[in-house]
Parts: sequence; structure tokens; C-alpha cells
Amino acid sequence: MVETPAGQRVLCLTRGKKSELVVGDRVRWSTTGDGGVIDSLVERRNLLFRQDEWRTKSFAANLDLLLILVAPEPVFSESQLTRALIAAAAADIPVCIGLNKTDLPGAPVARERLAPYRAMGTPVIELALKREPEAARATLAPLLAGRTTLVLGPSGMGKSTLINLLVPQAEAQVGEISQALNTGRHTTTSTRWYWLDGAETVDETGAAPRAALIDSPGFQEFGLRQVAPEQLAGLMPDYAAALGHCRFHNCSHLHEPGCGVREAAARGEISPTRQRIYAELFEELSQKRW
Ligand SMILES: Nc1nc2c(ncn2[C@@H]2O[C@H](COP(=O)(O)OP(=O)(O)OP(=O)(O)O)[C@@H](O)[C@H]2O)c(=O)[nH]1
Ligand SMILES: [Zn+2]
Repeated sequence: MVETPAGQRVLCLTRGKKSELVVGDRVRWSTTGDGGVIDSLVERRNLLFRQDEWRTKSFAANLDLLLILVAPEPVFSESQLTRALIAAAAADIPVCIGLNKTDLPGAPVARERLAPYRAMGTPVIELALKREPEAARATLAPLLAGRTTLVLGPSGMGKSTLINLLVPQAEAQVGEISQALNTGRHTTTSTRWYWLDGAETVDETGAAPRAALIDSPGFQEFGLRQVAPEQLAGLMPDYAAALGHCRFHNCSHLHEPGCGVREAAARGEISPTRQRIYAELFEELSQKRW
């Protein structure tokens, strides 16, 4: 589906067998009368994707912000959060963590788990999308204004609630959480683009870029095979801040003597959980590629 600058939506075919197009792409296309055909892709500003051993899965292109939703319940995986942050850093996309459901009793623990992220400079906002929708709207408005934002989050964190709050006409379904499994059902099955109204700002040229939200389906695995192990530390802000003091230039920061990163970690500048995730990722990304 291609949208013209005038806002008309045209159903287009692609040339060739397999389409590599993703939501957020800009394309050149020709009309075929009742529809259109996509001729070419305009070069992407950025592309957020995950990659495992077998395949690459793109989320969306040309993003201004990645908003990662987490919540006290279901308990979010710090490994998944970190993977999303690393993928965004690798694609040069600004990030923000949204802690939702702050009305729940587990909020202080979740807030504590996010402290290392705040400390390393990752913006964290607090939301209670269901309980305090107007406050959530006020918190989100300046963040989303004039930008294209991809909302990412494991199932059950409140993605659909957020879309429904900001895009009243969206028929995004709000999934009822599966209490028994302590996991949400996957109710969002395709990536969708929504224009946001009422969040307009004027840029330096006097134009008012419209705000847009992209809703993507939940995911189980977040492969980072696009990242080489030696790139990893540079893409994790707490690790990156400690770089430049290792005895060996190709230090893995795992076991080498004279490692400035491990010294920083020993001083408490890198959380134990982040150290564990780094070690796991380093190992995973060092495995032989087929
Ligand atoms: N207590 C509380 N519950 C919330 C809040 N926001 C959302 N929920 C609930 O959390 C559950 C999951 O919310 P959804 O918006 O469906 O989550 P989702 O991330 O879209 O999940 P999927 O549709 O499974 O991908 C629903 O039962 C919501 O009512 C909140 O601020 N506080
Ligand atoms: Zn080191």
C-alpha cells in the first residue's frame, strides 16, 4: 500500500518475485489505472531489523524514534530490551524506554531494573496507559511530535492500549492477557502505519512534519547477527563509556588482564545484569556463521 503526498492510498504490485519493502519505505511508483506498480525504492535513512542464523526480519525503515514498551507485568526480559537497544544503536535510531503500568505494585522493582539504563543516558518515561491515559498522552505528545516512531514491545506490555489511546480510529485489538501463562497473546499480526493528529510541530523550514506511529507484531527471538562481537561494547552506552583503557586493543572485556571495562564494572559502573547479557551476546555473536 503506497500513500501519495496528497494522502491517497494506492494498492501497488511490486516488480520481481520477492518484495523487500517494509513499512516506512519511500518508493517511486507508476499508476496502472486502477492501482499501481512500485518501480524502485528510495534509499533508506535507516532500517531496524533483527537477524538470526537463518533469516533477517525487518521491522520498519526511516524511523526517528524507537519506543520500547516494558511493564512490571508480565515481567520484561532485560535481554530482549538490550537487544532492541543494540539493534537501534547499530541502525543509528534514537531510543526511548516507556515503562508502562506504573500503577501496578511491581512498579518500584521495574523502575529499579531500569536504573542502569537511565544512568547510561537512555531516556526512560513512565506511563500508566490504561489507568492514567491523559497523563500518558501528555508525556508522549512532545516525544512523538513531528516524528515517525516505531513502538516495540513484548506482548502484553500495552502496545495496543497505546495505539488505541493515540489513534482512536485504530481497530488495533487490545489483547486480554493470559494470566495462566503470564504472557500475552499475540494479537497484532502485521506492521501498521498510523498518522497522529494533534501532535504537530513546525520545523526550522516552517513545515510541519506529521507525527506517525508504527505498530509492529510482538516477537519471540531478537537475533543480532548483524552485529560483530567486537562491535558490541561500542553499541552499549555503559560499555562504550568505559572503552579506551584496555591493555589489548582487541580486548573482549571478558577475561583479559588490564581490561578497563572490567575495572569500570568492578567500580559499579556497569550493572551485573548488563555484564551477564554482554557475555551471553558476545558468545552468541562469536559462534560460527554458516
Ligand atoms: N494495570 C495496567 N494495565 C494495563 C495498562 N496498560 C495496559 N494494561 C493492560 O495490559 C494488558 C495488555 O495490554 P495490550 O495493550 O493488549 O498489550 P500489547 O502489548 O498490545 O499486547 P499484544 O496485543 O499481546 O501484543 C491489557 O489487559 C491492558 O488492559 C496500565 O497502564 N496499567
Ligand atoms: Zn577490555
